[in-house]
Amino acid sequence: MGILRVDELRKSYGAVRAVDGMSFDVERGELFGFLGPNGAGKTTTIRSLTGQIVPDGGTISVLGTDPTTAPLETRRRVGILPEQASPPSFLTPREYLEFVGDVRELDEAAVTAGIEHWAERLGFASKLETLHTDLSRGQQQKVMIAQAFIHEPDVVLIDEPLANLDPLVQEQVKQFLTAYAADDNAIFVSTHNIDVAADICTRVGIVADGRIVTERSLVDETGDSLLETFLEHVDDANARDMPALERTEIEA
Ligand SMILES: Nc1ncnc2c1ncn2[C@@H]1O[C@H](COP(=O)(O)OP(=O)(O)OP(=O)(O)O)[C@@H](O)[C@H]1O
Repeated sequence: MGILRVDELRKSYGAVRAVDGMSFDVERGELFGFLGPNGAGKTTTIRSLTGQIVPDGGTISVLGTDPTTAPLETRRRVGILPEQASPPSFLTPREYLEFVGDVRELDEAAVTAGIEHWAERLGFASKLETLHTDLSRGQQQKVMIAQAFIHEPDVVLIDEPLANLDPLVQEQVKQFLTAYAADDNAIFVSTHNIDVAADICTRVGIVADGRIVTERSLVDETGDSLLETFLEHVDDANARDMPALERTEIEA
């Protein structure tokens, strides 16, 4: 059984059916790509998974918790990296990550060790005492990645993981996400960029009109890439005008 399970999820805003019969499962070890064009219902689904909005129908299970009825329990268990989120401008990375540790009720010594570990691993150790307002957008994004992982969650939900990162850092983050998922965890990545999904995901679900219209594994049983087959499938879907997915590399 999946550690992330969504069944027949529905959510409307007035007459707009943002999510309309969304169903999928994610297992341990998977880096699942939630791939779809603007307005397909990705953010609404992530917000439902994290208990930020209450769906109109369907069921969700995140590590056995129900974010609809017990959102605090779900948020305690998962890591969340929202799109376009920035750390507070008036704090340093160390102060902010200590604050996150407090909110998550982590052991103080573990937080101190965790800050050093993640800053080293993501390459912002020399900036730990610098106010966020004086960090580049990419450096701030690394701090946001660290806050999502600092409690070593079994599941991490990420909206557009590589936005604002330069190509070198994108490469480091891709390798890090791949290794983290492979270590018996699961990562759920929402993106509208095929190249990002194709690069890092083990499986993708293509979202259109509020539901998954097709699902593809990107590696076969022997671990070999099925990327070419997938891209042919996407080109074919685009040719049939569903759904229009972006094929450009995102800007550094
Ligand atoms: N708070 C809201 N009020 C009204 N309509 C909304 C609201 N949030 C989303 N919608 C609508 O619901 C649909 C799905 O939006 P959603 O943000 O979930 O899509 P998305 O796949 O995340 O898009 P993007 O890639 O652009 O972020 C869209 O038509 C959007 O306009």
